[in-house]
This record gives sequence, structure tokens and C-alpha cells, in this order.
Amino acid sequence: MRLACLISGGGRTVLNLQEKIAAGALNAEIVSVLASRDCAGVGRCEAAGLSVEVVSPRRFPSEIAFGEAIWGRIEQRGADLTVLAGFLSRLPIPERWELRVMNIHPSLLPAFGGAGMYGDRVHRAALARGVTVSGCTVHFVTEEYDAGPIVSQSIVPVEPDDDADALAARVFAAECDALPAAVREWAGGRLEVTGNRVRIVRRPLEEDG
Ligand SMILES: Nc1nc2c(c(=O)[nH]1)N[C@@H](CN(C=O)c1ccc(C(=O)N[C@@H](CCC(=O)O)C(=O)O)cc1)CN2
Ligand SMILES: NCC(=O)N[C@@H]1O[C@H](COP(=O)([O-])[O-])[C@@H](O)[C@H]1O
Repeated sequence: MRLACLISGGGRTVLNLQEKIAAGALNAEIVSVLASRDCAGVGRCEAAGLSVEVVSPRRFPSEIAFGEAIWGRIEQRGADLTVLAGFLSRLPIPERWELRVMNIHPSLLPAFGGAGMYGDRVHRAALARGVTVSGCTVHFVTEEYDAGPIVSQSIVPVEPDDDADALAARVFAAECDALPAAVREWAGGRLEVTGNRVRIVRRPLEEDG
């Protein structure tokens, strides 16, 4: 199964997927990494031997033109599934990519999601609200930020002395299991989507994909 990954930051999400693939825990190949800016993830993913290109939305006259440039490159590489791996730009989703784009968000959506909610901003908002649990959400990507069908959610405790860095680290550790698992279920054809609800369907004599 051929994966395309989109980044805007540290690239740790992609490197985690690559580690799972190298360990034989995920039967996939990362065929393209596209970055919306020249970020730390570009060098890290290149150092991991991945094909990386910076495609900045600022180079295009519209969001639609940016989307066409992104999808053209992804389709040229023959990807089956696209993962938003800390990608911070709004991405137009063509119909042919419906339910073939996943995003991982560092909160239990719908809490602390939507425009303006990314990276440490999410964890600071959660701490300011005084939540006692947080976590991450893997969801299919639709036109609206963070509103697509939820594939999985993982819960982590919020400790009384947590600062944003401590909470971010605990949530990211959960992400490192949740995203590869969701990609594996997708690759195995085990995700059934009805409206905004996703069911993981286990079939008899299922070989783990
Ligand atoms: N069509 C979609 N595109 C994207 C989605 C999505 O669900 N549908 N998810 C985001 C990822 N994301 C949260 O998981 C997210 C990323 C960024 C923002 C945001 O507010 N961005 C700022 C710009 C930030 C910057 O460029 O530095 C903004 O739009 O003003 C919200 C949510 C990725 N794309
Ligand atoms: N709303 C999107 C968002 O906040 N994504 C978050 O950015 C981080 C990416 O780290 P990375 O750039 O090191 O992979 C991850 O924690 C991911 O959940």
C-alpha cells in the first residue's frame, strides 16, 4: 500500500510511520512527502531516505491551484492513501480522494479542533480548560477542518502538574500507535463508513494487513 504524507513541522509523524514500516508492523511504502513550508521535517525525512518536496501554498494564486499541485504530485507517485502528518494548510479534497485522506489531531475531537487549533495551541487550550483527560483523534479529511468521520480516538490522562510540553509528549506517544493502526485497518479494507460513523469490521480468518 503506497502512502503519501503531508507535513508542515517536525516530521516526527512520518518518521514514526517509517519506523513501523521498517519494523514490519505496517505493510506500506511512503512514496512521497510533501511539505507546505521549509520545515525541520524536510531534512529529517530526507535523512530517512524519503522523497521530499516543498510545495508552498504561497506559490499559488488560490487554494484550488495549490490543491491541484499537491494532488498532481501525489497521483504521479501512485499513492493509495494520503496522511496529513502535522500539515497546517487547508487542503481541497477531490471526490476521487474521499475516504482516502486521513489526519491525526492532538485532541479528542470535536474538543479543541477547527481553525486556529494546531500544535501546542491545542494542548495549551486543553490545559486552560482544565480537562482531566486528552488524547488524539484519527479522522478522514473533509473540506472543513477536523470535521470528517472519526476513525479512532486514544485517551491519555492530564496530570495536575502538566505543562503544554508534558501533555504534548504524552499525546504524541499515543499518536504513534493510533495513526499506524488506523492506516493498517484502512489498508486491510476494514473501515466501513456510514455518514459520520466509522466501524472497524473484523472478518473471519482475517490476516493482519
Ligand atoms: N480540508 C482540510 N484540510 C486540512 C484539515 C482538514 O480536516 N480538512 N486538517 C488540517 C490539520 N489541522 C488539524 O488537525 C489543522 C491545521 C491547521 C489549522 C489552522 O488553523 N491553520 C491556520 C494556518 C496555520 C499556518 O499556516 O501556520 C489557518 O488556517 O489559519 C487548523 C487545523 C490540515 N488541513
Ligand atoms: N491540527 C494538526 C496538528 O496539530 N497536528 C499535530 O502536529 C504534530 C505533528 O508533529 P510533527 O510535525 O513532528 O509530525 C502532531 O502532534 C499532530 O497531532
